[in-house]
Parts: sequence; structure tokens; C-alpha cells
Amino acid sequence: MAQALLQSAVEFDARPQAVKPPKVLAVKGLGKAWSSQQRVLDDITFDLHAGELVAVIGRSGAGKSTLLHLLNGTLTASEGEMIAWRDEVPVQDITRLNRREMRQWRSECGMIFQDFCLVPRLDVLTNVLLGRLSQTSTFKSFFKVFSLTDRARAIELLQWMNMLPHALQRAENLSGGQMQRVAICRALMQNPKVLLADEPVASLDPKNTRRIMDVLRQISGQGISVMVNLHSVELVREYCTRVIGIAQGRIIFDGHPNQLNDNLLHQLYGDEISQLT
Ligand SMILES: Nc1ncnc2c1ncn2[C@@H]1O[C@H](COP(=O)(O)OP(=O)(O)OP(=O)(O)O)[C@@H](O)[C@H]1O
Repeated sequence: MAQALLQSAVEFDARPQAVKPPKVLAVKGLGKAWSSQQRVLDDITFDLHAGELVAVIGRSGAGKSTLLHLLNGTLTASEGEMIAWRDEVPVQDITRLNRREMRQWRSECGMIFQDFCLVPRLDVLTNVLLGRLSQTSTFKSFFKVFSLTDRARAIELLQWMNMLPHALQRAENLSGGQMQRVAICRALMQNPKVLLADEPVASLDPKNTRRIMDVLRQISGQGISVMVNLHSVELVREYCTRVIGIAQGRIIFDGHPNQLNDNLLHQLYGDEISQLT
């Protein structure tokens, strides 16, 4: 009997496993304290794989933006490591990069900021081309000299986002939804492996919200790992392949959006739960 059980266990192990997409980032024990009195993130640990569309959720002030900024290197971690993986091999710890290496990492890890961070007086096309800055020499970027290949790519992205008719318009004259689409084009100009989006739909109407979420889904479908801070559980359930829930600075849930139940939502949002959509 025991032999039969062992044999079936061996056979079970020998069955082909579903192939997991390659790991792009392994975050371990990451923490951030603003001061000795104010800790915002503690022991944050997770792996990120190619093509995932991961929502980060939690109540206001939970540390969602801080986490994305740590991943992007615009904030420095207080402790922990973030190992970037390439071709199934760990290559570098993002928390220990020098300036040149950090520049390279930022080009692999695009970020869409809450306030878009476009240059208002520059036209849309130039704003998109600015996404190439991290891969362009200082001289060229100072004089805004971009290659024909870069220009063709920027035009292609704007066309994909239905923004080509606005290419020569100043960024300051765009609507919020249009600005967000330009910001996404600019991030994609870097050809990133990871795209971080900090509340990309916070200020958008329902139509533009869906437009942006559709785009993020398409981007993850191309194999780019997308992490997005969201306040709408409905959007998380509809669009995301995985959700990370943060409360009191720690990950209290990491799983499929289908597993989000009322109890978990209550732990994540407390009395803010009534404001959720
Ligand atoms: N530069 C800073 N210095 C000190 N405290 C900060 C700084 N930036 C953010 N904080 C604090 O860190 C905590 C987490 O902020 P964070 O912006 O990451 O939260 P969040 O979950 O993204 O919130 P929201 O959903 O409202 O955007 C908050 O208490 C915030 O006040």
C-alpha cells in the first residue's frame, strides 16, 4: 500500500508542470522608514513574473506609492533587497546600484506617475521622445536630438493610443485622459521590462478609465510585467491577474483577484470599505 502511494506521488511529481513565465524581480524583506518614528513598509516579499498585471491595493496611506517608488529606485529602501532577473538568472540587487546602473534600471522599469509628469510647454511628440532620455547621450538629449528610429517608434505609439492627431499640440492643452495616454507612450519609449503605474485612473472618467486599463492589459499581454496601484476593487477583479494587498505596511494578501472576499477587504480597508467601488 505504502509502495503504491509512493509510486503515485512520484508519478504525480513527474507530470509536466504549467510553465511559469520568467521571473523579472524578486523582492525580499523590503522595508521603508521615513524616520525612527514612522515606518511605512515592512518585510515586503514577492516575486514578479513577465506578463503579470498586478494590482497593489490598500487604504489611503498604506504605502502603495512608496512601494512603486522603491521598485523604480526613485526612493531608497531602508532594508531588504530587490533582485532583478534576466534570462532566468539573478543579475543585480536594485538597492545597491551606483548611479550609472540605476539609470540603466530605470530604463528597464518604466513608471507612470500620478500627476503624469509631462513637460507642459513641450508638444506631445517631444514629451514621448523624452522617454528615450535614459538611453540617449546627455549632448543629444540636451539638444533634443532623437534618431529617426526613435521618432518612428514615438509616432507608432501615439498612433496605437489614438493620440497621433495631437502629436504637435502642447501637453498643457490636453485632457487628463489624453495626458495619461501620452505618459504611457513615454514610458513605453524605454522598452521597459516592468511598467509601474501609480493610480493611473485616479482622475479619469469611466470611459477613459477603461481605455487606460485596456491598454495596461495589452501591455502585459506583450510580456511586460505591469504593477498598478488601484482603488477600485471592481477594476482589480476585471483586469488584473494578481493582487497584492497591503495593510499596516505589510503584505496581507497575495493571490488571484477571485480570492478577494469581504473579510479580506475589511482587513485591507477597515472603515474606508464603504468608499470602495
Ligand atoms: N516624503 C515623505 N516623507 C514622510 N512621509 C511620507 C513621504 N511620502 C509619503 N509619506 C507617508 O508615507 C505613508 C504612505 O504614503 P503612500 O503615498 O505610499 O501611500 P498610498 O498607499 O499610496 O496612499 P494613497 O492611496 O492615498 O495614494 C503616508 O503616511 C504618507 O503620509
